[in-house]
Amino acid sequence: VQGDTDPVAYPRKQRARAAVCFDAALFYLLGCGAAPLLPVFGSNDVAGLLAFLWSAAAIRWGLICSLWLPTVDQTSRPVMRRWAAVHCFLGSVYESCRLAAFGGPLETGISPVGSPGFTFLTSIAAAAACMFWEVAFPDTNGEDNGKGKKQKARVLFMRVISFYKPDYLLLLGAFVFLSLAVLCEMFIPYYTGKVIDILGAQYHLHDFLTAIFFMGLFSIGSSLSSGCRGGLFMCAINGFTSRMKVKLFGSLVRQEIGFFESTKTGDITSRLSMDTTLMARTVALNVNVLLRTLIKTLGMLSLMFSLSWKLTVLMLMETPITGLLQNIHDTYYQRLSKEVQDSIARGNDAAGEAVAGIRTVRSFSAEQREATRYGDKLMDTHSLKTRRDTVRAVYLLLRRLTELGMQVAMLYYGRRFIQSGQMSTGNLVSFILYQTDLGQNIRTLIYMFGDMLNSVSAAGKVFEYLDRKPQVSTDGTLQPDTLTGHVQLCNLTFSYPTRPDEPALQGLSLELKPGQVTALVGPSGGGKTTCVSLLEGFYQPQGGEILLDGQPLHSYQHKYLHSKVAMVGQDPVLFSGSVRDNIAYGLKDCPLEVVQKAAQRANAHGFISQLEHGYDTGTQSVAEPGNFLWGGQDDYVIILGVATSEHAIQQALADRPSQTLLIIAHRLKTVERADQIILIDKGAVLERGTHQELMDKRGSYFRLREKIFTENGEQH
Ligand SMILES: Nc1ncnc2c1ncn2[C@@H]1O[C@H](COP(=O)(O)OP(=O)(O)OP(=O)(O)O)[C@@H](O)[C@H]1O
Repeated sequence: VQGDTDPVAYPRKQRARAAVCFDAALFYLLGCGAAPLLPVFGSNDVAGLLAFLWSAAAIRWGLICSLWLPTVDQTSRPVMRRWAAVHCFLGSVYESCRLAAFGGPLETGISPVGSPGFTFLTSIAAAAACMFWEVAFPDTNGEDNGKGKKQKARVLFMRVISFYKPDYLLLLGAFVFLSLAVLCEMFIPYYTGKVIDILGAQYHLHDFLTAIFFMGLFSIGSSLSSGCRGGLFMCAINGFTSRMKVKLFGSLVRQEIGFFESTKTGDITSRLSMDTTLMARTVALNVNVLLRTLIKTLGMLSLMFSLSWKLTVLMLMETPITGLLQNIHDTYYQRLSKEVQDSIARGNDAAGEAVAGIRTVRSFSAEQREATRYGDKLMDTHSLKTRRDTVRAVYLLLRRLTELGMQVAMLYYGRRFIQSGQMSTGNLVSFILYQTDLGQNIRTLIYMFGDMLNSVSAAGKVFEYLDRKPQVSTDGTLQPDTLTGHVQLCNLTFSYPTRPDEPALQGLSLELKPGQVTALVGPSGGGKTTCVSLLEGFYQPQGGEILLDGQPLHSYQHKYLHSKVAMVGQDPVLFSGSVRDNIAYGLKDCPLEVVQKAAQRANAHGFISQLEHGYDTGTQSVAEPGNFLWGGQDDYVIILGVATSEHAIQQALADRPSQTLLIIAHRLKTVERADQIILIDKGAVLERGTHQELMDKRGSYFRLREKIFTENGEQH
């Protein structure tokens, strides 16, 4: 176990050797050495012999556990414990089954458990069984261990079930029909066998008609129940999916803006469309198939047991082999399939790059090189596909061989049992029909188990977004009746979540007073838009705070805040719906007069009135959005973006003398009249004052004015 130089290793090694020697000695005793002991029990005394075998196995197991297991390192100890148990008890289990199945005295008088050949065989069988167990149900330590994953999957599964609450009745109905369908399906082969028996033995019309009647009844019952089951499950899935989508969408739109910048749109839409559907399958489809198959398998097993328990035991021996084969195949096949997909993607990338950069390819005369590169990628894909398909072919071959072997064994023993009168020909036919179905069922069970884990992991992804708490809180409660609109940005430090190492604002402070017009100016990338985004509560600054009337911005109620702080963006967005809906966006039951008034203020009333359906015109027929999203009467703080029309700015200046106005402007004409101009560059305030003051100062504003301002508002 450890190196020879290790002082602890020596006694451990000795103990291991002692255990192996003891085990071998006991084996010898059980074999040749046990011969003189057997008369004690009598060669016909089955119970005595079994008692002897089981106690000897228990002693062996106890000795191995106490002497050898402590010498094994911690990680492999559980595996070794399982192996030791199988290794010691397999012989006794075999002998007990053999005696139960065939009965009678031992053929040789000596238990074959002790023979060297049998010892070797049990050791190999024990090792194979342990290997199967380890592959099928890994038991590793660490964070991501199989147990942890399974437990997590269980929790997720229970959560998915809890979301199915409104559909409980549908599900209940579906499960009732599922059980009915399975029960009916199960009896069809049974009656097929009966019909064969009736045809083969003395023919009684009554018996024949009864069997045919039941066959028909069960067939119709199974078809009807299957249809109802499928329909009810589909209804439940559809209901669940739409509920889940609404819930998830509700949670997504509450997330902070940074979340949308750092998460790919594709990820969000695939959560919404694909993962919600996949997770709905977890219960309604996977559990449906899983339960159906499980009930069917158990029912079939019990029917097969009643037909011939010996043949059933023989047939069950195939199960671990099939399971092991499928598990090994699935592991390799999935890994290779993923590699194939990656390889195809690499090939597509290579082709895409060459096409996109065709001018570069041409100018470097690299056409042949690109063709070879693409060819190499295709060859990689080809060889991966060959490997994947070989794995599949070998698996299918081995599976077929196992099935065939089992069928041959079944027919051989079936014939023997028919000869000895233990079963009828019809029973054998029923049994073989069940057996064919059972193999398929077991494969479905294994596949569905994997598929269910997949859909549970999709549920995990959906819940991750559903449970996500927005980093910018919208839980504020303040809703004062009056607001003066006094805004203070105090020592703000901020970096965008997508660029955490590049500060957009560095210790920026400014004040917006009620009734004053403040203009933010500065070179492109200086931080003007960032200030506005923070003022709108889109992001949470990393340092400093924003106060509105002396209270932190985030302590105001979300809806209240956005009804008091209005922004006219650079690019007004039109949502699908009518012009009226868009003007009243965010307002509940807004009367037409208010909408018209807002449009008049924004100088859009004339243009809208000329449209075919006036305010009810769909936005798809509006070519020019204009600035009519702004026009509320309630606003205390109004932010006007760069593209705001001069008219709107003039109107705002004239109409709202007591309100706080913040303008981001590139027109000198607009800025000149502001009560305060703040020059921002590299995320900090460089200068502040009126236009005249700043010009007189002959500082940065004076120097940068040509860079900042243009005649038509466009930036250089
Ligand atoms: N969403 C964003 N994600 C990451 N970085 C951003 C984002 N928006 C702006 N920035 C960066 O933050 C800095 C400040 O940008 P900001 O848009 O506030 O400047 P600006 O003065 O408004 O410029 P402009 O007049 O061109 O709009 C720039 O370096 C910019 O690249």
